[in-house]
Amino acid sequence: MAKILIIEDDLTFSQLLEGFLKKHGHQPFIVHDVKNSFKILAQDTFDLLLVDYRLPDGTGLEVLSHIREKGFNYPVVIMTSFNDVRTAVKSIQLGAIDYITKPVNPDELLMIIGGALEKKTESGKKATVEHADFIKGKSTTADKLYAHIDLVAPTDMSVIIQGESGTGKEYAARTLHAQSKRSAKPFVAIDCGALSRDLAASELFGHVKGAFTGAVNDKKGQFEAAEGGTLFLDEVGNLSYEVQVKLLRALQERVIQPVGSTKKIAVNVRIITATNDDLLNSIQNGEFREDLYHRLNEFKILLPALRDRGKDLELFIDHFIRLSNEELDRNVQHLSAPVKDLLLNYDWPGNLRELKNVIKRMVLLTPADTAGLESLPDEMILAIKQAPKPTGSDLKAINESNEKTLIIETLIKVKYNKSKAAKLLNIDRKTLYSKMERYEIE
Ligand SMILES: Nc1ncnc2c1ncn2[C@@H]1O[C@H](COP(=O)(O)OP(=O)(O)OP(=O)(O)O)[C@@H](O)[C@H]1O
Repeated sequence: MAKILIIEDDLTFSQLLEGFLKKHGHQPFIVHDVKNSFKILAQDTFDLLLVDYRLPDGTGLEVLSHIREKGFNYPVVIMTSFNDVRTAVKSIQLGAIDYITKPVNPDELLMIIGGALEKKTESGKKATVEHADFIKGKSTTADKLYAHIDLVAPTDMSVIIQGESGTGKEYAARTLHAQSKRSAKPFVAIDCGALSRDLAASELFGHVKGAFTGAVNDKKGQFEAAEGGTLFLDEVGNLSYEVQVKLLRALQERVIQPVGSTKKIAVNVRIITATNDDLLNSIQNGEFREDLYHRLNEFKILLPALRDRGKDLELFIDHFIRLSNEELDRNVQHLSAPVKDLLLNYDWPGNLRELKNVIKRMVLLTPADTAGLESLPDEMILAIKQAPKPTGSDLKAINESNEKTLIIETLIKVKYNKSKAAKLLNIDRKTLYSKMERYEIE
């Protein structure tokens, strides 16, 4: 049983969720806005948070930031409408463990809750790379990527891994470590996006008893935990200026100083960092130190977005189907033509993470051996079908675009029942068919 805090302003939906979670043995609590979530978080502890992205007095990202500031270590799942997926992907950078798109599918929700609770109980992250779960890809982009990894892995150079969210930066960092001379020593991953500003220095460098309120004992930092091995700093752009200064010193002098201590401790740690932008804007704005940047950037590895990986996309689709079949005890062997078409044409803003989630959901919802369109999120279908809106004053083009969108939305609403769709649209079936043909709606 898990104590789950639901932060959701839709009353009906939150009650539905509450009932559903209770039925599955969990203990849910509901609040409807950001303000009250802060109150309850100050009073009680939870195993998991389900947070709506759009709330009446803010967004789920504010809840995430608050949790980080307060140093809570709760897994957070963001619930979002499909149209907000791009923004919700950001929530992952701020420390959310996953996101789920609305309308929420109950089986998918249980699967995500199970996964989130499992991750919570994992003691530390595993240092090894489980090869069966990962593939490299066969495109020229992939060849270049792994040539760079092979080249720099055995050295002690600091590496910056740059790529959009979900492109596999952490996996690349683990591979670098596994192929280095440090592989027998620890790989310690820290998500700087999830570190509270106040506690970041203590987390990295440790502290001595009495260094600040709450420091009741001496504590070793992650630098010492990674001694001899590799420290992976994910979302390094989120470190505060003060911590950046300390980090630079650790890199230059190879010593650290725990918070509140005058003692210097020698460290031997290789630093790998990850970022989703090139940090140059942050340097220009004075948010990231240029000297630190050069120190970290002895070598840069660029991870391509999934949409730029050409044929690899198909390999990843097959790979994730295989993994999900095993995990969920399913036997999906084929994709219907429209499903394949959709998966190959979608632009995957959440990259490998989004693909993995979509495929897992698809496999979960496919008891037979062929996955059909109904196993993909409706809104994904809509995102693909929506042609770019015509601009300017071409009234005919604008009307046609609106008409097409309305027809697709209605078809989705009635689960592709054309008689119902025609009725709702107030046209006869024949007219609907001819419009569908004209607008190439399958
Ligand atoms: N080469 C790969 N083969 C199979 N799965 C992969 C591969 N690379 C990444 N993944 C999967 O994709 C998901 C995202 O990977 P990862 O966490 O490494 O991305 P990231 O770029 O670090 O994300 P973020 O920017 O959000 O921190 C994970 O579930 C991971 O297991």
